Amino acid sequence: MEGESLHHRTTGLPKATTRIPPPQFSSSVHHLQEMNSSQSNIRSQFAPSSIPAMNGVKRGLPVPAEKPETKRKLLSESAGEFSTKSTASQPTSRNIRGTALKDAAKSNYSNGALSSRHTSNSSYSSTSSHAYSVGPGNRPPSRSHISHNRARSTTRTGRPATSMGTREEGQRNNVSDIDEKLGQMDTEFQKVKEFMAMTEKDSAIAREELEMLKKRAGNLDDQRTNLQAERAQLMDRLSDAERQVRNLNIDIQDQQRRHDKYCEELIADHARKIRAKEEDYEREMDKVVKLQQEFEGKCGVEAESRLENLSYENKELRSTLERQKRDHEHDIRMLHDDLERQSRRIRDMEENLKKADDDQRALQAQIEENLKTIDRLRRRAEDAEERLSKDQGHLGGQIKSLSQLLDSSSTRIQSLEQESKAAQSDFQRKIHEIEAAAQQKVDEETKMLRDRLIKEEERRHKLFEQVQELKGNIRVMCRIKPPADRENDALIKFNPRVSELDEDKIDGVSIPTEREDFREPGKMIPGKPKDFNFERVFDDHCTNKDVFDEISQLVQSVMDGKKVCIFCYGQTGSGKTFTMSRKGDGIIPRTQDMIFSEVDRLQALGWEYTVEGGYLEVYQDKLYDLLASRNSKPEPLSVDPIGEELNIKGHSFTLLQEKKDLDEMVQMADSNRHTAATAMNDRSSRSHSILVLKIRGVKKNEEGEVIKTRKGTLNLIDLAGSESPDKARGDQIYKEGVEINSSLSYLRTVLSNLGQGKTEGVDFRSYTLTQLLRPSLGKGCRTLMFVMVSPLKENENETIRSLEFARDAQKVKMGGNGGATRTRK
Ligand SMILES: Nc1ncnc2c1ncn2[C@@H]1O[C@H](COP(=O)(O)OP(=O)(O)OP(=O)(O)O)[C@@H](O)[C@H]1O
Repeated sequence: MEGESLHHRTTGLPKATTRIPPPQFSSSVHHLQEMNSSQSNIRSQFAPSSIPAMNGVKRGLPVPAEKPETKRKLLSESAGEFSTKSTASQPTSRNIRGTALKDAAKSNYSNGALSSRHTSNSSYSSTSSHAYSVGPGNRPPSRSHISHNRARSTTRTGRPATSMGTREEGQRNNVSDIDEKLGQMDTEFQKVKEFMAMTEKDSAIAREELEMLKKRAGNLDDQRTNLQAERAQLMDRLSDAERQVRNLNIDIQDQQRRHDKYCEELIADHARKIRAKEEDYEREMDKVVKLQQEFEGKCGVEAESRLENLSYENKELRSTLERQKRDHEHDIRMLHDDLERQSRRIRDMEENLKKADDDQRALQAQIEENLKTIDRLRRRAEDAEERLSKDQGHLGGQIKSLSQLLDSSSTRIQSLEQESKAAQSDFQRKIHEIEAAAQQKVDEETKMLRDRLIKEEERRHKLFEQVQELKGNIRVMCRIKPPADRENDALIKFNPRVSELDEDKIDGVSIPTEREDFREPGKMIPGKPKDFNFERVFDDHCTNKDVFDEISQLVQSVMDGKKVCIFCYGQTGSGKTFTMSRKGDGIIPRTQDMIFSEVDRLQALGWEYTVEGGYLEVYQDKLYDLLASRNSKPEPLSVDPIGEELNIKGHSFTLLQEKKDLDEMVQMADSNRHTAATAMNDRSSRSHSILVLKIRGVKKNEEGEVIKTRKGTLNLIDLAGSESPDKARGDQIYKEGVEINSSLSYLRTVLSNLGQGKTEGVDFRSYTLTQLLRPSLGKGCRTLMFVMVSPLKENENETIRSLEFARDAQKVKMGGNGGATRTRK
């Protein structure tokens, strides 16, 4: 069951289980079931069992107007795109949130519409009491009060068994049924609250997702703007490059034209010059031919001289011509050089042109590349734009669906809140009604139980009185101290006798004796064993708890207004203090616990108790207050010899409001006693210590008038060691021993007189101890004497003396009011 509820918590869904509401709360439970059924429907829209596994965020988004198959396809496609984009930038948490959203959305999809949430009949009993809101703090105080009383009553021990227990049990069962139902309602309301918290969480996730998608849309917008800016930059660069190419082409063409023109001009000039030279040469040659012809015509000296002249001229002309030819060749060479230079320049220019062509081609290629890039970028931009618009479409769709989902979630939350509020107030009302009814019932039952309890208490009181009277007013029990060394100590043979009434208990011992055989003096033969029968004998295996269990009824009777004395009598070291005062364990500490828990228990039955206490010591027949300061020498006190109550002149009892006060009082007395013991050589063994508790109970009616009172007194007395005075131990100790013995022997006389029914005329005044105990030893008072004995053979005489003392004290008159006398042997 624990595991199941855990599972529900992790999936955010209640698991339907069946629970049958208890009949007396059928109307409220029916209401719970109605509400839980509707909640169950709401939750079933989110049921993971109806959601196929999905990977992307978008897959889960509802597409309202399309068929499921188409929707699923579109969603899965878009989920693919979106998840590719989103996985890089979105962390895993987005997917987690997306899944929650997806689940929610898918749940919507699988259920059709939100309006269908009230149509499911799925059982919802496991959460059928979600709306209960009353916590433990709102429980009616009387229930805890009652349970407190019950708890307290169970701690009591040894009370007589009655038929009341069975009927009380039935009533308790009813009360606990109501408690259980209220508890169930609490649990169920807690579950409704959990469910609401879960729905709010879902809606918060949806809102978060919406925010994220909006952010994503903003990012895509930014990306688009960046791409557009990049594209514009690239277009600018492209047009710059085109412009440069155009200018470069124009430059190249200009240069080409200029170069061609220059070459043409150079060649034409050169040709013109060559033609002019050739014409000059032809003209000179014509002159030579004419002169040759003239010479040949004239043929004389003159002709010869003329010829010589002409030869000379001809030489001159030749050398001129040669020179001219050289010049001309030089010019031609120069022209050639020039031509070469020009050719080189042209080549350079051609190279430049080629380079420019290459550059142009590279530029062209770059332009083409750029164009391609631009194209690509354009396409990318277009793609991005397209995607963006698609995304915008999707996002729009998503945002729309999310908004719708958010709206519907908000509406649902609102309606759930309203429903919850209504249910809560309804449940509050119902719980108030149930509480009021339960309270009334509890009150009635409490009153009835209380009345019955009071009657039972009175019956118990009477029966208890009868039992106590049957047991006798002076009761004696014996306790045998365990030996310190069981193996090696020489021990008294006690020969225990098992009680006829209870086989687990011992109520007598038989100590074997020896006597001298009168026929053969000096020879010891078995004598008549000394038999001692008491109400109970605690052997050396018994504990302080066993002791208190046996006597707790006497403490109880103090609460009933009885006067009770419990003595511990015995020789020094026999275990009186161990039995009476051992810390946390002895009769005194256990009595403290019991009294204050009884005060609480009886308060529930209308009793108000006050407890007063005093701790006194009788040393050398003088009374001292053990609570008085030990800074100065304590002054002896004197007991008021008359009156039914114990009054000590100049001494007042301390009001003990709680157990702690009694603890402190006992501690203080112990410490003072210890101080005195150290100062006065173990005085504690030679003084009687008495814890007096005065317990007053008052019962009032509804008008506040006192209708009953109880006045009980409990004396818990640790008597001084009872051994015979021993002169060998010194005068002081001998004197103390005599004094102790006298007072104890007088106590025995008093007890013996009381035991014989002599309630009148018993003189208590002779000793302080009996004076002190007088108010608690009269008619109707109860006295219990513990006789503590040593198990050691060496103490046998003291042990037998103590047992004989106790046997004498035990001779009681039954009933204490003049009834039949019973003497125990
Ligand atoms: N039932 C017991 N079980 C174990 N030890 C015990 C028991 N009774 C007494 N003792 C031990 O014996 C010793 C003496 O006991 P205790 O002081 O009670 O004797 P007493 O009778 O009070 O002596 P006194 O008269 O000197 O006060 C203590 O050490 C105590 O612890």
